[in-house]
Amino acid sequence: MKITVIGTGYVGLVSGACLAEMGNDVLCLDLDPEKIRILKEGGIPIHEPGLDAVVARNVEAGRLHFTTDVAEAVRFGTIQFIAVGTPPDEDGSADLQYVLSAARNIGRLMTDYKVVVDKSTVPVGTADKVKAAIAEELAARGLSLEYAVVSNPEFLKEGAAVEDFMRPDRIVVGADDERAVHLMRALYAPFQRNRDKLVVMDVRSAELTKYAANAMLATRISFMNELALLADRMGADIEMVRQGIGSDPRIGYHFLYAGCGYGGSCFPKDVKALIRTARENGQALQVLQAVEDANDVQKMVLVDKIVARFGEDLSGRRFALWGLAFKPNTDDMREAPSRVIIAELFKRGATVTAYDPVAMTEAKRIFGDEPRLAYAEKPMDALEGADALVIVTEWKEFRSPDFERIRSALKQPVIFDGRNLYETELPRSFGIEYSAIGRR
Ligand SMILES: NC(=O)C1=CN([C@@H]2O[C@H](COP(=O)(O)OP(=O)(O)OC[C@H]3O[C@@H](n4cnc5c(N)ncnc54)[C@H](O)[C@@H]3O)[C@@H](O)[C@H]2O)C=CC1
Ligand SMILES: O=C(O)[C@H]1O[C@H](OP(=O)(O)OP(=O)(O)OC[C@H]2O[C@@H](n3ccc(=O)[nH]c3=O)[C@H](O)[C@@H]2O)[C@H](O)[C@@H](O)[C@@H]1O
Repeated sequence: MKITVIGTGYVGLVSGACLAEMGNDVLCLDLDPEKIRILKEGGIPIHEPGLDAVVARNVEAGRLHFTTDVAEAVRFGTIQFIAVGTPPDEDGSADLQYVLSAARNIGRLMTDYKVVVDKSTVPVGTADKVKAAIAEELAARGLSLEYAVVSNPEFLKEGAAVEDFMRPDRIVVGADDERAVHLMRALYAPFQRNRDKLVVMDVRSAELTKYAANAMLATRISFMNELALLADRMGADIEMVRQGIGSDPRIGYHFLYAGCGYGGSCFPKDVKALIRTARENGQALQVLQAVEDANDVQKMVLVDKIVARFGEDLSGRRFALWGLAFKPNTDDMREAPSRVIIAELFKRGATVTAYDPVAMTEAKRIFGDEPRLAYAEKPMDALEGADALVIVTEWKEFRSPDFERIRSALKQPVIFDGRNLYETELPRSFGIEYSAIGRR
């Protein structure tokens, strides 16, 4: 099939490459000439394990192309995936300007039947707005061409995006148009290995399903984070509690890890946007509001522990910080807890030496030439002469460090672990003060 992907960001690039891998002809459009230049020269503008190989293979096979030419992109695909960003507006609602501008471009330039697929995460009712935007543009041209608007939200996780796309738990398709459903079924047929992964529903339910999934996952995390705070006070161990409840199949083990708060480009933004949509429609989502509030508290937990140990005034102190990305296997720092922690440490007069295996370039872009933030080439280099180690992201390479070296490198042998990486007795057996989240 001929597919255009509009927006060659995280989701657009992964979707485009994986759909090409399934034998489709894919043209990826982005308005950012720099991104398209990198891709045309054989580079990858994001860090995502395994993606470079899929992109290279399909470019080589002549199935995957990149362009900044909107007219060419609209002409190309019968299926037009909209995968542009939907960042939070000032009031927390999803900013639809990029989605609607992509839709207008389609209406302005299309000459035959198109299935327009909303892959971006968009509030309930957006498909209707996309439909109306295209209709307006067609009317302005005096045309009445046929088209359908479909909702096909994406559930991939950064760091495991290719695997998630190629082996999805489910594919949600919201459509009110039979011809479009047939096309989407055919498109996703190669993904239906053992059982039917396609869940077809009406458009509004599909739009809400995406937010429901992210909101449910965020709820689990905030719930465990609050219990971890309680465990800290009561001398219980949240890791034991996790194992104790996760064994119940109705609860399950996934997404029950307490930590220093959820970040990333999606949970924070989607939780906010769903709360906003609900409020606009006269329905309070009290549970979800609490999920968000609890996460704001959680991003401060490590700072609170540091202050409790070293005092409110941290001037003259330097902290080693392991992990800048919002989670491992990505260089993405959007809404990363590290950003809050670094800012709060600065506020109290401290400086920071950070290490991250892939996100330091991104950190330099964000923090510029901030003199209070230094970078280390290796994890152990960050520790020399620092007052304590703060662990913010659970990169694999932090999991079994040389504790003896940590103890001797630090001025005070203290670890604040925001990701519960170690059996608590282990660092302690090396004479290190070890403070984690909800651990005994
Ligand atoms: N990043 C993730 O892991 C996931 C993101 N999503 C959703 O997918 C959507 C996209 O997210 P990301 O890929 O992270 O965004 P991104 O910010 O990485 O990429 C968006 C791209 O769209 C381009 N763009 C904007 N307007 C355009 C237009 N009119 N025509 C062509 N290109 C245009 C931008 O230049 C940018 O490269 C969002 O709604 C997000 O919530 C859904 C699942 C996972
Ligand atoms: O809509 C989206 O964009 C995506 O959002 C999340 O994916 P992602 O943001 O890439 O990362 P996650 O693995 O979900 O982690 C999000 C945050 O939650 C934190 N987390 C996760 C799991 C856990 O048990 N505890 C916890 O604190 C992570 O550290 C991270 O900061 C969802 O998992 C995807 O299904 C969804 O498609």
